Amino acid sequence: MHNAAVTLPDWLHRGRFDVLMVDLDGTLVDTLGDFDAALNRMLAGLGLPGVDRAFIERTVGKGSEHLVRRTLAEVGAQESRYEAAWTLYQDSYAAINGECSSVYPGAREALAAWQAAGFRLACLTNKPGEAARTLLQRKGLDVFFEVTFGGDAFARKKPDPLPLLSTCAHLGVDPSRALMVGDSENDVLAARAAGCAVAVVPYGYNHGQPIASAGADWLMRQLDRP
Ligand SMILES: O=C(O)COP(=O)(O)O
Ligand SMILES: [Mg+2]
Repeated sequence: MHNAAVTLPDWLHRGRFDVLMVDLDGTLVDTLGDFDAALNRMLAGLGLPGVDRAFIERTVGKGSEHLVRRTLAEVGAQESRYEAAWTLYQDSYAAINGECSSVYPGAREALAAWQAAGFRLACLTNKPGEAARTLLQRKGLDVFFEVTFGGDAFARKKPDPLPLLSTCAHLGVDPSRALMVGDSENDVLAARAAGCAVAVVPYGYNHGQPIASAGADWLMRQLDRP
């Protein structure tokens, strides 16, 4: 792929990092529309009122189970409805995955440039693995990744460091040679605790808070622009 227009920032070079672990929702793909469609389809199926995008935007980030639990609480539903809601949500999400979402400007170009520069790429997301792999494939982004680990791959999700440490172990690299690229404090906290550097984009989902104050090492304007 032609990627001459992408300038890698000074801090992003092979001398410092071997592996880039890249977040999915809010970093590579704007999936708010998919979450909106799937959650509201789930709520309708349960005979419950809908939720709006502002709620979804500030709630996405800690995995789908958390999102479904918080959504039930938001509409005043009993916790006992969780199991039925979870099954319905997964079916609803699978039915629309990728239809209401779009790849962010510069994301594809950046992945191509990073791959061409010799970085090994892992997609590391709190989204369930099957949904993540399907979405990457539907958006033509799967070709860039050596491996994709979802939120169900390990015992704990970001902001716990376990997914990052496990990804580094899987790839046989020291965490100090890996950079996390994400959009939320979950990525920053996980990276800090794992001993990885972290860069963030400002346009994703960070629980309604500005990501600039989350303590990342670098703030990028978008993935292909430092
Ligand atoms: O599914 C989520 O909760 C967030 O997913 P992400 O880790 O790719 O941002
Ligand atoms: Mg994210």
